[in-house]
Amino acid sequence: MVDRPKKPSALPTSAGSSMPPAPQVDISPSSDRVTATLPTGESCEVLLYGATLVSWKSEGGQRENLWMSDAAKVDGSKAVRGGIPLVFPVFGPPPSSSHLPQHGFARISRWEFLGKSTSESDSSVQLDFGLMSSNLSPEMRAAWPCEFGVIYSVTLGRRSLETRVVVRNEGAAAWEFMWLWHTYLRVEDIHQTHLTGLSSTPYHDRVASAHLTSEPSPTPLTITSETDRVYHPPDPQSTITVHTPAPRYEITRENLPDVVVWNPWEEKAKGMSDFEPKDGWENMLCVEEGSVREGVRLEGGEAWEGGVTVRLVEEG
Ligand SMILES: O=P(O)(O)OC[C@H]1O[C@@H](O)[C@H](O)[C@@H](O)[C@@H]1O
Repeated sequence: MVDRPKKPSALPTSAGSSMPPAPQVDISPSSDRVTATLPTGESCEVLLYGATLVSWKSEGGQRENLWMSDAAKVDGSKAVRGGIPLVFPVFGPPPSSSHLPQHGFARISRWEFLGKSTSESDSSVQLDFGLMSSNLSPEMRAAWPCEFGVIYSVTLGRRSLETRVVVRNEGAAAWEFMWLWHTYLRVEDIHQTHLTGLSSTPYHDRVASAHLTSEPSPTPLTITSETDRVYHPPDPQSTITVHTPAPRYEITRENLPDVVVWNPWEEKAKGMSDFEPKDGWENMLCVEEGSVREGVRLEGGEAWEGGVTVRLVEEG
């Protein structure tokens, strides 16, 4: 098993009156999800199925920041349509010789909850999840017979959600993988939403042709039709800002060279059985951070780490 990036510390007790109230972490009675709530009301909820973040609430729990389809399957029968599914070890359709499903198996496998840790300095709470080769179904194991361990950490702050991943090759033979956070952001109105941080960046337009590299987008980038693009910003640390129009999400990346921007628009949403309401495309935008244009190669014993932080900033 891979080492956890941060070991859990004991949660502070409420015995001492000078102690600040501690974040609360609950496992649902059916053990299918973990919920973390800060004393100020902000919360996040992670399904063990896919380690899928299905809710992230800010503003004392008043504002939901992730879009979730009303018809999303959360019982493990299908990848969740909404929230933050995890894409690993392939992005999109796998090579024709492979039996892996679209976007890989991470989002359709049951992960283990490894524990929680808290920070008194900024009253955040971290949840850790793990997926290993031995957790896979026999079909997925046969489709990808590589020895691996993945640790996924979700840290909830007052106005931020930080997610990190460590992928380790636990075997002797080298293999390649892709990774992506398939983040469905909730936006007030797609027609008033724009992005900055991706202009001057050529992209692969997956609607027009998987192989076409288009001209850089104008500034700011608006979404006016079906959009499915893989951007490769020259600065892998650059901040992407999504103006919804209010609030705005500031997205910072670590070690993640690619950004996918996806909105199915009207016609495609109609054709997706798990996409409800049918006009929900007007209230969502997927801004997906990862490493998907080329596989990351890991020799036996090597590890790779990446991270995304989304911060909420009020416009004004
Ligand atoms: O329907 P899925 O498998 O969840 O994929 C949704 C979309 O995911 C995006 O990441 C891809 O770029 C799109 O091509 C794809 O349509």
